[in-house]
Amino acid sequence: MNKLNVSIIGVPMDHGQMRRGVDMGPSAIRYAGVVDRIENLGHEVKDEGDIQIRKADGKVDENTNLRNMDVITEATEALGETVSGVAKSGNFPLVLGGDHSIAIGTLAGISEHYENLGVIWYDAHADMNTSETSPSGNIHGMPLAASFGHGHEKLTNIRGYSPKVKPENIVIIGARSVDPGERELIKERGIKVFSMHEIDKLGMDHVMQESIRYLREERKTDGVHLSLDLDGIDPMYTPGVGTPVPGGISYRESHLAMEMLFDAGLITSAEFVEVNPILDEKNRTADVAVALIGSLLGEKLV
Ligand SMILES: NC(=[NH2+])NCCC[C@H](N)C(=O)O
Ligand SMILES: [Mn+2]
Ligand SMILES: [Mn+2]
Repeated sequence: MNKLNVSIIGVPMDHGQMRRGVDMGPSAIRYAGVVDRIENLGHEVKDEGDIQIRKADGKVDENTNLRNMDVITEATEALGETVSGVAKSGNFPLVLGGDHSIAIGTLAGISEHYENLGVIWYDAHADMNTSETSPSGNIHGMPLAASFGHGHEKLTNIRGYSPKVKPENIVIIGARSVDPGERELIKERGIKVFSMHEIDKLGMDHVMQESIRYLREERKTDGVHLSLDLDGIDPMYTPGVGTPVPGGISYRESHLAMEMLFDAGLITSAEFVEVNPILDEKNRTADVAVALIGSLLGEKLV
């Protein structure tokens, strides 16, 4: 097995939404033993510590309809710089959230190292709202749109370039709560989505085979980032998330997905987001995150 040098970057961010506590996600995932879990697989781990996050007032900017805009752009710039340095050194960036707004920074730091990056967005939501379509002004509902250059310039232009990824290089897995504006955008930009309907009908094995084939053979990506929102999984397994949606991906299906990604050797960076220990039961959601990180990095049942 290929030994990796994994760099862990914590992002204690909760300003992309309104439920406090998700800023403690990185601590909860570390407490659940993420470093040992990865080292036990024979990889090297370096914990790079946390990105500094300023306090925010929770206000929605009148002109942009973006809540906590300045604090989030500042933090995602800083995260982008750290992630870029990690990727440049040849290490595998593993980002721990924090709410999903941080993906804006992760992708800003990753994408400059690839010609044709692919993204797997494992999530109950499409996270493709913009200032215009967002019902809440919550930036954690916007990062995927921002990544392909759609949305307010403050979000699309982190690290001074846009887009970070081509819409046709994105695969969404697990969607079951998609807003009307997001639905239109999915059609318009030709984004590949395996919603819960397809997972139910085709099975996770087929969905992952097809996702891997699509990104590798059809799109010819030279790197793939996995952005995994713990609310993609059914809340019966991951109750510690701010926007739970019933009818999600099962625990075993999620492990299968991670195992198949490992076997394919497809993933070149990853982030695990939206773990909220305040809403959790005995750190179960962080435990699931760590178990899935294990499978993604090569853990086998026998
Ligand atoms: N990363 C997430 N959990 N996003 C939830 C987004 C919910 C909703 N679509 C919104 O835009 O406000
Ligand atoms: Mn989500
Ligand atoms: Mn999300």
